[in-house]
Amino acid sequence: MQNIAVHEASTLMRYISNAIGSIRDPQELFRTVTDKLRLVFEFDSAFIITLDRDRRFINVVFEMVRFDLPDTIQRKKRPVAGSWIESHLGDEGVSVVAIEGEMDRYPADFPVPRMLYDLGMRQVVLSPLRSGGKVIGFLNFVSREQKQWKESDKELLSTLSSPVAVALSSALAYEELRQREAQTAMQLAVNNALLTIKDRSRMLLAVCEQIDKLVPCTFLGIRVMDRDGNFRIFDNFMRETPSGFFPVSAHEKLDVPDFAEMARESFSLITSPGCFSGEAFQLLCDKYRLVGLVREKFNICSLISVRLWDLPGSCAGLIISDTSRAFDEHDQETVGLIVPQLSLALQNYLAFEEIDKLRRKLEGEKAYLFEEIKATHDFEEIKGESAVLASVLHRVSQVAPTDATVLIQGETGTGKELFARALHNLSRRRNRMLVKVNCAALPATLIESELFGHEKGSFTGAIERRIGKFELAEGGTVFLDEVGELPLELQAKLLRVLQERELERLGGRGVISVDVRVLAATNRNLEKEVAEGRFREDLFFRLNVFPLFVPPLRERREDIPLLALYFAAKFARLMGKPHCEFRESDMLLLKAREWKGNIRELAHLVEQAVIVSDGRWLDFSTMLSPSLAFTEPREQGQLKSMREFEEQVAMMERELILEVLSQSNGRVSGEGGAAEKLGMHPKTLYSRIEKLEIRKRYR
Ligand SMILES: Nc1ncnc2c1ncn2[C@@H]1O[C@H](COP(=O)(O)OP(=O)(O)OP(=O)(O)O)[C@@H](O)[C@H]1O
Repeated sequence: MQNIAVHEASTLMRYISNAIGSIRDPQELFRTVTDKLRLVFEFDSAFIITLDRDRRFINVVFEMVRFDLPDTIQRKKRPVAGSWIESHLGDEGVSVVAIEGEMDRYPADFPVPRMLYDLGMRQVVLSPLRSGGKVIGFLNFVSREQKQWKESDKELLSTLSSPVAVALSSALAYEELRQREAQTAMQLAVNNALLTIKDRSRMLLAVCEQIDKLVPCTFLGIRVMDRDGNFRIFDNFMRETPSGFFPVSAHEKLDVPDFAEMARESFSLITSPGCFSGEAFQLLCDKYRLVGLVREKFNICSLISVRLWDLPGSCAGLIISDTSRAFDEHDQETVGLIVPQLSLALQNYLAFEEIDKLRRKLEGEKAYLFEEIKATHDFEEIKGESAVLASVLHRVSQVAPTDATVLIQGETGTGKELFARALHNLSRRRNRMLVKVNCAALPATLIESELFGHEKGSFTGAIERRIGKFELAEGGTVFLDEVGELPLELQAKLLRVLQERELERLGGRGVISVDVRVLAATNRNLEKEVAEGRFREDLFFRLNVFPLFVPPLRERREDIPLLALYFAAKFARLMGKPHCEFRESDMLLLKAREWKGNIRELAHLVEQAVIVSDGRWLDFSTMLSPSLAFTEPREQGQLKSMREFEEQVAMMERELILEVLSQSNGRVSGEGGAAEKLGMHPKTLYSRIEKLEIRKRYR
């Protein structure tokens, strides 16, 4: 070692301090300082190593390039044995050691001493660098020869090391700051991608590119698995060009027969401890076929796996691997920074996906039901040509285009529902739903929830939130069938909807406004119900804005033939049977019947006839006996006793036979004869003629 004068040492000290104050770039500063130190000390190369805060890792930060250190050992954190640290920190001064002796004291995966030795270096001098009383690293001189270091040399090196320590500590602080800034920038960029990009693959690709900026990698995989073992997301991105990542199908890339099993294996990686490199990575390759396979196929040498979440419904994780370098704790920590927002974004994404799926399903179901309802009722137009029906239809056409509430009254089976549908179909609401509520079909306890909906848990059995018919009909029409049956306590709530167009769900806290038109129907006499206190008067007036009376069938008998023919054709078509004709005698009987069940009864009767008939004529023989027919109500005034009914039947039958006989010029049997026309056997006709005393002269 050279001996230098004290004043030279202080000049050097000043020089180094000035350099530290003026040179910004740490590498350049280190080169300048070591060039000056070379004037005083003999060494072949110099480098600095730093210790992390808890002294578990060392990092080669700057080296004097006399020889090239391979890339893999540069600027890399490496674990270091506690005993090594202790031995060099013990005397707190400069230590001069033979490299040969050092080699065994380093862990196997810290190859620096071995490499130095292989490069011909034999001695290393370590000068501790202190900041705030703590050793933060070492300035190291290495030499080919073992040189003698006097105590004064060691003292000088120790003194000159302190400005180096100051520079190192500020360089490290600066480096840490820069890293934090880069991490924050990455977090922001990832957040931005997660918030703004809707397409999942593009969103994850952007995340992948951001991670790659701080933790260079060649592969990134995201997995989300249901509890039943199905993958909801299995996305992979690979670096395919130096500049970019691309989504890849791992199946194609790996081309293994049991890919599902492999995929599951990749998931168990995520549940294993996070970071694998070095020996641990080798162990992992032995444990998981998948890791061994990708290592061989893609030459990966390191892997980080992070669990994103682990919830009762699903779990998820992220895998990152690289082919050129081993990840360290710092990389793992950086990847960990984006876990919270990535998890949240993916969970939101999946929730939205689920909601969207349900929405599309509901829309599909709604459209289907809508079409089905339209299809079912399309062919059921209101049939009839009577003047009384025409006047009701005229009223329908007047009120339909308005939003007025209509109260449709009429006996059972007169077609009130058909009129309600006609009112809806002729209104501006025709493209929205017509929602029917049968007020008589539900128990009082359920009608409220049926009409207005309920919140989850609002009553026993309300396991899910459900919207009511009024909300379902939004923009359309609600048809309250059998409104006369509505319990009194619900009548008040219905009144509120009619007045305010607002409702509250059962157990709900907010008021919901609805835009619906209300149509109501009843076969009760509502005015009588009001008088007897069973129906609220105010509700009656609200419903009865526009009354519509549907006449009973007996008041429009002239429509019976048309309706009967219509139903016969309809049921024959539905049953795939040939079309049969009506005998005129049967038609007369149909026209004369009382029809308490109105059009519904007529439809059922014709349906039965279509079922039992086989041949040219519809067979009403079991259904239309005189005793069953002609039960015209007494208050209608014409019929007084059973005898009278029978007389009337005989009279009508007589008229019919006479009519047909006159058409066939008095001929009973044979082609074109009356028997053929009436669809009867000639013998039967003869006996009827006899019984009805139709004399020859009339024929
Ligand atoms: N004018 C008509 N033309 C064709 N079919 C009709 C006519 N009127 C009613 N119908 C049919 O008669 C049956 C009964 O009609 P609807 O159910 O509308 O009667 P309603 O008055 O609502 O009965 P209720 O009071 O018992 O509910 C239905 O099948 C309907 O399609």
